Amino acid sequence: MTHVTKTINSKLIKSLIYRSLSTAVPQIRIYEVGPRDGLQNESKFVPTEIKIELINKLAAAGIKDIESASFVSPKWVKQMSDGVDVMKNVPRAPGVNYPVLVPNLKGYDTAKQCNVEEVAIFPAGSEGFSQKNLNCSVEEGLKRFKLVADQAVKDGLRVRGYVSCVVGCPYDGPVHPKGIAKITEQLFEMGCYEVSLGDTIGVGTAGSVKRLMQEVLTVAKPEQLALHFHDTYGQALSNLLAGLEFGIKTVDSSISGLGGCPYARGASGNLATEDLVYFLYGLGLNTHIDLVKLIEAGRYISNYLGKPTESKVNRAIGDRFKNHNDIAKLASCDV
Ligand SMILES: CC(C)(COP(=O)([O-])OP(=O)([O-])OC[C@H]1O[C@@H](n2cnc3c(N)ncnc32)[C@H](O)[C@@H]1OP(=O)([O-])[O-])[C@@H](O)C(=O)NCCC(=O)NCCSC(=O)C[C@@](C)(O)CC(=O)[O-]
Repeated sequence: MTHVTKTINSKLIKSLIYRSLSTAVPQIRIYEVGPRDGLQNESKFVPTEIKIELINKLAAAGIKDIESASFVSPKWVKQMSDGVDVMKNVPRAPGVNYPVLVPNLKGYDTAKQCNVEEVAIFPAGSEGFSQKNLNCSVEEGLKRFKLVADQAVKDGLRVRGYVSCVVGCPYDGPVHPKGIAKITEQLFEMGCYEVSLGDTIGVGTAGSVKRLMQEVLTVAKPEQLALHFHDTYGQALSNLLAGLEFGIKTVDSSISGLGGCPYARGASGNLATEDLVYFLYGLGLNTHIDLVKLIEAGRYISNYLGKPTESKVNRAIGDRFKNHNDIAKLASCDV
C-alpha cells in the first residue's frame, strides 16, 4: 500500500468515526428477512407454527418490516411451501409490514389471495445466478417481474425490488456495478418503491461496496436503496458502514444470522439482526428495537433448529442482561 493510499484510508476512517460519534448518521430502518431468506436454506422443514411464532417474536421486539414467506415454486424451495398457511394465520400487528417474495404471476396471485400489502421481486445481477435461481436469463426474468410489478401497482400493492449477486456471482465471478445500476433503474421504472442490493454470496468488501454505491447512486437516491449483506467472509458490518457513508437508510438482516440461498453455492447467513441493532446503538442510533426480545427471538429459532446462533452479539450477551437499556449502554460505551 502506498503512503498516499494509507493517508486517504486513515482520513476516511477518522471521518467515519467522527460521523459515527456525531449525529450525522440517519435513523436506520431494519427490514428483517429471517423468516424467508433465513429459513429458505434450512434442509429440515420448519413447521408453520414455528415460523409464525418467530414472526410474532420479531414483531414483539419492535421490527416493523418482516419478510415472512415466499410464493415460489415448491419444487424449487420446499421449505417455503407453507407460505399460504403462514400468511393466512400470522396475526398482523398494527404498524408492521409483512411482505412476501414472488417470482412470477402465479406467486403474485397467491400473495393477493393472502391479502398481502407488499410483494418483493428479485431479478439476478448475473446470468449464471439467474439461470440457477429462476431458470431464465436476466432479461427474461426482468420481463416476468415487470408483469408482476404492473399487476401489483394496478392493485395498489407496494413493490420492493431485489437485485441479487450485486458484487459477485458463484457461477460468473465478479459482477460489474454498471450492470447492477441498469437493473436497479429498470426496477424503479417498473414502480418499485425501494431496491435492495443483495450481496448474495457475501464476497463484498468496503471497497467493492463503495464502487457499487458510486454507480448505483447515479440512478437512485440513497433513501430509495436498501443493503442486503450475507456475512460469508465476515465483511457485512464493514460493508454496511461503507454503505451508510452514502446515506443509506434501510438495511436487511436476518435473525440469528440465518440465511443463504439454495441456488447460490457458498452463500452463508445474512448479517444477524442482533449484531446490526447492537452496531446501530454503537453509532448512537435508537432503532426502537428491544434487543433483549430480539435475542430471545434468535434463541427461539436457533434452539428449534438445534444449532448455535450465528449472531456474535447473541452469543456474547448470553444471560448477562435482562434489560434492553443496559445492552444499549454497553453498545454505546455509555457507562
Ligand atoms: C421462477 C421459477 C418458478 C421457475 O421455475 P420453472 O421450473 O422454470 O417454472 P415452471 O413455470 O415450469 O413451473 C414449474 C412448476 O412449478 C410450479 N410453479 C411455478 N411458479 C410457481 C409459484 N410461484 N408458486 C407455486 N408453484 C409454482 C408450476 O406450476 C409447475 O408445477 P407443475 O406443473 O410441474 O406441477 C423457479 O425457478 C423458482 O421458484 N425460483 C425461485 C427460487 C428461490 O426462491 N430462490 C431463493 C430466493 S432468491 C434469494 O434468496 C436472493 C435474495 C432475494 O434473497 C437476495 C440476496 O440474498 O442477495
